[in-house]
Amino acid sequence: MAGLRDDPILETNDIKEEKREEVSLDKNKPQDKEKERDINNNSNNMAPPPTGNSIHRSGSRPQLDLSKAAIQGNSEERDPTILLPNQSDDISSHLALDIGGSLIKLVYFSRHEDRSSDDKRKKNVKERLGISNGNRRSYPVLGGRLHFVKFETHKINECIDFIYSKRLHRGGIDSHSWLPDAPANENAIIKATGGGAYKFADLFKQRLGVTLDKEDEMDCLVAGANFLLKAIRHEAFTHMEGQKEFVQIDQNELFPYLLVNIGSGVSMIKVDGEGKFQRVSGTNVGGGTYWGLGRLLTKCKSFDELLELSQRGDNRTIDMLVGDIYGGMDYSKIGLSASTIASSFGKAISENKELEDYRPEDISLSLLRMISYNIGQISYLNALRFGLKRIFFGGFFIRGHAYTMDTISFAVQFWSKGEAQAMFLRHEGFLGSLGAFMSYEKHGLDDLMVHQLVERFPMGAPYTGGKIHGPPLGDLNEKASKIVF
Ligand SMILES: Nc1ncnc2c1ncn2[C@@H]1O[C@H](COP(=O)(O)OP(=O)(O)O)[C@@H](O)[C@H]1O
Ligand SMILES: CC(C)(COP(=O)(O)O)[C@@H](O)C(=O)NCCC(=O)O
Repeated sequence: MAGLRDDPILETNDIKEEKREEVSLDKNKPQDKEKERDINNNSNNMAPPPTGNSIHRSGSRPQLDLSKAAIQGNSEERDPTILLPNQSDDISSHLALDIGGSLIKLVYFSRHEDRSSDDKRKKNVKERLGISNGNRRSYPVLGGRLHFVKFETHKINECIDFIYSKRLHRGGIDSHSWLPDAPANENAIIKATGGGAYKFADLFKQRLGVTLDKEDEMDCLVAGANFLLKAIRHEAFTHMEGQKEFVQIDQNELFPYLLVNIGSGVSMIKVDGEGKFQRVSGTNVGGGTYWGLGRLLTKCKSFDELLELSQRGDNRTIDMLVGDIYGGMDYSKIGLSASTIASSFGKAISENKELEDYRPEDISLSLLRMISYNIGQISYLNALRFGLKRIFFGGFFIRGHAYTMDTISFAVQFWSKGEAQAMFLRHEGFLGSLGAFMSYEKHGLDDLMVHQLVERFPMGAPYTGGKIHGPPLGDLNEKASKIVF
């Protein structure tokens, strides 16, 4: 499947690539050899202790400028970078983490995309300003971007190596704070959420010398979702029968909504406003269940392999369909067609077969449908409890996978008789880490609201085939504002 391969989890090789690009080590120099050893080290070796300040706050607060904030790349790209073309302040909060049961999600800010073009741009700016003193910070920051990266939680040391190689724990590669003569800071912090912020706090202290400043997971999920839904165009979309349509949301009509985060487990949160929410339900049958059971049943080596298998599967060999029970007929009186799954995995009990007699492809598909459908259905029931019409689904279980989204959408539509709508987010798995990033200054989104990214646009106006349907968008981004950090 093309899409899945486009978005690999960072592997050690990627980290080495980053090192080559950013740290420019000279292997012939002894001190650089040592640095390289540090970067390549495994869990037994520590990153060198810090000598700089990762989060430094000054009197005049640097600002994150969201005007013209936009997703970079085409509409199919996964975890796309968010461009901040008008960023002029050098924000110091460069990194936030969400350390979950399965995956670690990083959001970090950088000022540059590609070094060569950026160097030219900086040179021009310096020349314009008549600056030639070689000070790294003497030119204004022109543009920035938010990057999204993930690691498997059990590979936490690779994640720490990545942070170290990019100096993200010390304000980024261009920061003063990692220069050799920068003053040491014992109080360096990184905002972090998720259970791993507690579990791995000592490891971060030990290897990077930073303290994880813990933010509540639900607070962060909600803050991240609100940020994306308010500030980023082409973030939310529907997915039905293979058709993806972007939705532009009128901010005045955003609340209330149900946020369903499908991570290892599932949280369902009724969101009423900025910081106003209630976790109304959850289920332990989630992403961890699909990956865990799927791995046991199919012997797959990776989550993406399991997902790929499902694409070649036929669930009718395992699932008991209404037609299997009703002699090939629909049970139309209660609205069930012959092809509806009556009982997931139900055929496996009625046949004299062992696990080996089933195709892993079919098992994977059956499992995926069972879990996705179940989550869609529980979500709808919770939306019904509170009279909510819109359900946004996040979390990395979704993985931008068409079949998963179609199944969830189908369940919501079927049970709500078309009253409720399932929507998905392009930064699906990064809600928590974005929320943690925003939490460097809690009032950031209020500021965003005051300036209003208002787009008078009805819910559901779709964006298909490169054309906007409905009233013109106008210049949404011109109305975007700054979040203070
Ligand atoms: N590369 C991967 N490795 C493991 N799980 C993955 C991967 N990609 C997607 N997933 C799915 O994402 C789920 C974790 O989603 P996530 O939102 O990161 O939750 P958590 O915060 O619990 O780690 C896993 O349970 C699995 O279903
Ligand atoms: C405990 C959790 C909030 C942790 O979040 P996760 O790492 O799964 O993203 C989540 O797994 C969850 O909501 N589980 C469902 C528990 C329940 O309500 O039954």
